[in-house]
Amino acid sequence: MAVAHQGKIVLYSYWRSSCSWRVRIALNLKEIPYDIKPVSLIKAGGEHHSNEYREINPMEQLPALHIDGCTLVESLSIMQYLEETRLQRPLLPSDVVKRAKVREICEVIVSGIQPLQNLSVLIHVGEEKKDAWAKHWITRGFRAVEKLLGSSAGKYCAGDEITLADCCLVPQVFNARRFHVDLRPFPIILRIDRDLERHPAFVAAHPSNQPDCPPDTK
Ligand SMILES: O=C(O)/C=C\C(=O)CC(=O)CC(=O)O
Repeated sequence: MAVAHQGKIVLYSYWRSSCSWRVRIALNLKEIPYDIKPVSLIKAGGEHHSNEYREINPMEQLPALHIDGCTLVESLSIMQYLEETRLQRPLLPSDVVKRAKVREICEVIVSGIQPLQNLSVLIHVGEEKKDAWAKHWITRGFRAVEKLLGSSAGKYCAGDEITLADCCLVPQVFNARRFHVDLRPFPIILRIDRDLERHPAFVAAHPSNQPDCPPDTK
């Protein structure tokens, strides 16, 4: 794992990490060029636990973004930084209530769903229980997301423009499918996910289009 070069934007990413995927979507939507530095969550017990990566992110999680001479961690704070420094293609609405609605949906996913079903938690829960555990927490969280979308959604999560909430939603839907969550009770989530499936920024960020995606998974 070589150290990132000064000046270049480098995303430490894993193809199937939903947190890396959120940031890839935001970078793509804003048309910010970046290099990917793959960090495997699987290889050798996880490269994110190496001494070298712990220096980059003391939480031993992905992603991390090297940008403007700093290294930033935590996907939502990275996306906020991009929003505050790269003003093209805003990912937060100008209306304050709509902005709060976007952040609400982001938080439900980023704090209320994904951390309960990430790899390290599932390892801790154990092989026997992990699938039912992940399914339970994603279903519970999606009930809340669907309800929130009932009042906030237009074409996308908050009105008719793509926002940070959409960057968080699409990777979480992928995880829901991975854990065989029944998505039929969530028609708004399904509609938004379907609408964004072919969007070029979302396609380019998809796990199957990542340099570290194993060839037999594509
Ligand atoms: O490829 C794998 O099997 C390992 C890791 C992941 O899925 C990533 C996660 O921990 C889930 C997530 O990012 O939401």
